[in-house]
Amino acid sequence: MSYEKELAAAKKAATLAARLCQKVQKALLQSDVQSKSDKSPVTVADYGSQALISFVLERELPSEPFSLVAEEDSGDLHNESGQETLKRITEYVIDTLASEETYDSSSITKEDVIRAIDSGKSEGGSSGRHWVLDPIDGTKGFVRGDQYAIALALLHEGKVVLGVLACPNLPLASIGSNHQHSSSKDAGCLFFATIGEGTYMQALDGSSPTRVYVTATDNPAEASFFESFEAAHSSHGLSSSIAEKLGVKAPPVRIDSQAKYGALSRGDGAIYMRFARKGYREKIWDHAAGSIVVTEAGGMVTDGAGNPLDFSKGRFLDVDSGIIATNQKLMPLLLRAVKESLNEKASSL
Ligand SMILES: Nc1ncnc2c1ncn2[C@@H]1O[C@H](COP(=O)(O)O)[C@@H](OP(=O)(O)O)[C@H]1O
Ligand SMILES: [Mg+2]
Ligand SMILES: [Mg+2]
Ligand SMILES: [Mg+2]
Repeated sequence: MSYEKELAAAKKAATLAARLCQKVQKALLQSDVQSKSDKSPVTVADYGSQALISFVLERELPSEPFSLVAEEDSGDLHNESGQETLKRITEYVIDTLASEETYDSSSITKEDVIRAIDSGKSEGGSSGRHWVLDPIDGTKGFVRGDQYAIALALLHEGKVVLGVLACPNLPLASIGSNHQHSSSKDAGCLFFATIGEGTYMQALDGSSPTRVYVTATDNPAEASFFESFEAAHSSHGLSSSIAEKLGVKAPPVRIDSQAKYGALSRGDGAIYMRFARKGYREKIWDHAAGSIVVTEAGGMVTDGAGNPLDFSKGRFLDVDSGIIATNQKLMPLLLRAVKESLNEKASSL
């Protein structure tokens, strides 16, 4: 099956959303950060990106039923303090869409924006098609001025068949631990993958796509690994004990968001490890786009026990002890090291 139309729409939506996010990040004031009830910072850009992507997908694919599983909902925008935020979100959406000549965005109202945000309430599941969206993945990185990603994927019969990752601050050149970080003017990557058709990267501001591949190395001594910047999201202690067992020499590369999957897909490093604290449930929008970007580049993404990720169970992604990604040669070694380290940890408790 071809997903050409869907891919074109997803790339357009993510690229426009990235533009909106970049504008907000530039103008980021303390007042742009609103506290959601779970205390994670949510910004004008999270909502704006979600609304904009919902608009673009619906307009570009009018003949398809539209189901969207997305992270944000408009709850916090309905109270009084949300009104100013909603006004600004609407302005950002109108302004960003105005750059697209084919859209008449001037008539978009605050109510349209609320509706677009709340179209993301779908539960997903194993039948039909569902878009899966993280409007800003790595909100903490976004607020810090670091890495973040707009992550959009399409599920078909419970499987991820398409993924797009826009990473506005990711350098076009490698960010592996052996590389110097280049200046931010050479940043802004768009990764995309369709099932069976490989993974490609292009510059967000337009360039022809090039096919990317995960690293071919089978030698852990020359492998480096990615993990969350935020220690609260993933145990840095566990990953370093696994890396040591494997014989990885390079220090971890810690960055926010699914930009890690993008970097892995083009071989910047060889391994990605994520071990959330016990009781934390992973969400499908945090991994759907990233996982297909890595698998179509020749890599593997599994949970810590080696099971494939199952995106067909609704909004949550239930995993057995973490999420890991690497190439096919290193995966057996990585799985063994994960198992040993988890056993040691369990017996030391
Ligand atoms: N305690 C926790 N453990 C694991 N992941 C968490 C977490 N709290 C938040 N997250 C998730 O981690 C994501 C960021 O990933 P990373 O750590 O790779 O940068 C967040 O996405 P959002 O920023 O979209 O909310 C959020 O969904
Ligand atoms: Mg969040
Ligand atoms: Mg996220
Ligand atoms: Mg998010």
